Amino acid sequence: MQIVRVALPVPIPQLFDYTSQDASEEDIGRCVRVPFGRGEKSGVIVALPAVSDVDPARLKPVRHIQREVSPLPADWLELVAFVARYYHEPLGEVIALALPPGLRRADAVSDRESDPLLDLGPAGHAALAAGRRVSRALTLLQQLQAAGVIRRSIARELPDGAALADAMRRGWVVPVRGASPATAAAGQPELTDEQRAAVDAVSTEPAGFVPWLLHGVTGSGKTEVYLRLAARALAAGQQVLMLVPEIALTPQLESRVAGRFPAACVVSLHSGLAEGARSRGFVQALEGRADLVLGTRLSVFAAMPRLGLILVDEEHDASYKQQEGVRYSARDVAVWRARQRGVPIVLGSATPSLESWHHVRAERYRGLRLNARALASTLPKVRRIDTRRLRLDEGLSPALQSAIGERLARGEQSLVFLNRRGYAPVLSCPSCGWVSRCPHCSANLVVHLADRRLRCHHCGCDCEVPHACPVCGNQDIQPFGRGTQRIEARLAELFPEARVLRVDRDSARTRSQWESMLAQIANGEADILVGTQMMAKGHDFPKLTLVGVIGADASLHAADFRAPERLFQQLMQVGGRAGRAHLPGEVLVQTEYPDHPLYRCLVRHDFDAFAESALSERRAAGFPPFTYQAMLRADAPVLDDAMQFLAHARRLAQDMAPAGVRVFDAVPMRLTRLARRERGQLLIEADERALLQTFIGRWIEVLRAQRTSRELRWQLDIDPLEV
Ligand SMILES: Nc1ncnc2c1ncn2[C@@H]1O[C@H](COP(=O)(O)OP(=O)(O)OP(=O)(O)O)[C@@H](O)[C@H]1O
Ligand SMILES: [Zn+2]
Repeated sequence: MQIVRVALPVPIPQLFDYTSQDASEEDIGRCVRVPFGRGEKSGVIVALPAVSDVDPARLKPVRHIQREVSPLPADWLELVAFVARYYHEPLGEVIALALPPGLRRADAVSDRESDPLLDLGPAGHAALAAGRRVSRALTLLQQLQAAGVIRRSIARELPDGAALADAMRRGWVVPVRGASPATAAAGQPELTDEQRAAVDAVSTEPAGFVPWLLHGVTGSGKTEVYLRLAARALAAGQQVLMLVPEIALTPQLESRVAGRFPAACVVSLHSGLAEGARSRGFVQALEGRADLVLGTRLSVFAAMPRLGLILVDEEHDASYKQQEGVRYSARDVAVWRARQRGVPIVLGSATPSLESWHHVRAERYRGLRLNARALASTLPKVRRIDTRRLRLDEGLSPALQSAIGERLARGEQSLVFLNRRGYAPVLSCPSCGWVSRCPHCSANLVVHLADRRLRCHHCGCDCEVPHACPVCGNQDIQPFGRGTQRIEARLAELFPEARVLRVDRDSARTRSQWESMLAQIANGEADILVGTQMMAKGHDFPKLTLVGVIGADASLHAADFRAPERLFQQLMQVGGRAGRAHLPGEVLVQTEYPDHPLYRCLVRHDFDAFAESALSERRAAGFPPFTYQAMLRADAPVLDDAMQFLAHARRLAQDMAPAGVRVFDAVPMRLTRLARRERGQLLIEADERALLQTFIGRWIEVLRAQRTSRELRWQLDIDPLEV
């Protein structure tokens, strides 16, 4: 009888012992199903201890060990243990997060999806030589001949890919073995000098952990640098992990990567996948069959035995930080992982996080710069439109309107950027002052005229737009302020001949809607785009030459100390969509604060000046990256309960905190009420990470042991993004 120690997803930091008839060392790292309470839970075997603290007679046997797939390797167990330690979460919870649900339940993983490598067989060559009558299969054959060895999934995407089954049935195309995954498709561009220098710098470095920050202006071709580095790693027989902020936002990248390495096994991992596909992708990575894993933050947990390179695209993006459950930062975990595995990691961005930029300054990271665009001869020209004395038409200045008109006349595309979806942020009654408040949140209900709903953007609740004021009966209630729908409507009136396309989370709800919109834009089937931050990221539309920014001032005076950084990144990113190919780009920023230093830096494309001044402000104010923070948040149906718990936690912290750890006052959160729960927070800060970590570990242990009312929930957020 063997004792097995299992990490289970339960909210206490404890491991559980069971027995097994036949478990051996080989089972460490395997998924297992065990009885738990009156039910069953699944977890991972982390050790085979000789003795248990529990009386062996009381240990229950495990139900099922998943032995069809390889066990999770030791370095993976070390990784999740680190995350559990650093974010102060139970190991079992971290494991539950890191594993695809199907695998975790120790379900059988469906047999590998066969996506074989294909090539022309002798019959195919003969068919080409025979000069047969032109058919789709024959045209496909020509395309395949040009492409070389190729995965079936990619061959299907070729212009005549529909004829693939036919060509295979005839034996023209056959599965092959042994093509190098690094084989690049034809037609890769000549690198620019700067790209070449970046690739060379990384490649000539001796093997081992090096963190690089690839700081390249928008349109400088960072993707090409990633692809070349990936090719080198693949050629060396290594696996590549490539993280992207939101896979729904980057179908272009996915097809670009898969298209570049037709013979490689490219696996996508993100939460949008069906369970089976996610388990399969994870197992392919785990067993070393996947060559390149492309995914969102959770793919940082993909087990990869041959890992040789990590790439993090748009490393500044806030979506790398999980905002619920285990609040980990995939970028930070990726850096830890690169160090653990002794491999290089390249963090790339046109607008790096101030943390990463600071690391380069402090020589903890190595800097790579791309200062010129790859295709376009220049960066777009950025102009401020001083709106203080202008009459705006639904928020649109005359200058912006005429700039759009010029683009229309030239057959180019414009983007009006406004980071607020819906028609108007609130509905109000001018006679009694009623405003549409969310019944569950301290927020307003947003007017959505497209489907005549009032909707809360925080809790999602919605109701019909009333015909009259619910308080005084006044029929003349007004939408107040502006969102993308309103701008879209006005642009359609101003430019009746133009095709106006709104791109936000309401219009692109599903991945296929989103993809078809991207295709529509790329094919020039839209003239004027109205978009939120969805449009700001990573896109490359050669005909887009004008970006108009409206409503940016609202973020200028936000309370969060990270707000200026976020605004600057967003404006630089969205402006960077203009003029990326051969047509010159222009960015018009409407503002009432044209002399604000942030806009001055933006006009000069001077990220360094912005970063420098923002960092010196942070240093003076004692904010990260010069200090380290942790946030305790609590929520309950009644604010008092949340605040009392925090006050108690604060007293405990003050008693326990060593010198150098600062405990702030507990305060209600800015959005105090969310989905019927009242929320408060308590900030802890220290000048050294280790000091903070040790203290939090002890403090949390005491907090966990406290009895709290059932209604109260609390969570810890290490390195919080929102303060
Ligand atoms: N060496 C090159 N030669 C020709 N074209 C290139 C080269 N490198 C990149 N490009 C093209 O330049 C454009 C911009 O490249 P890419 O989208 O990778 O930029 P980026 O650095 O990721 O920009 P952003 O940060 O704005 O997303 C793309 O159309 C790409 O195909
Ligand atoms: Zn709400």
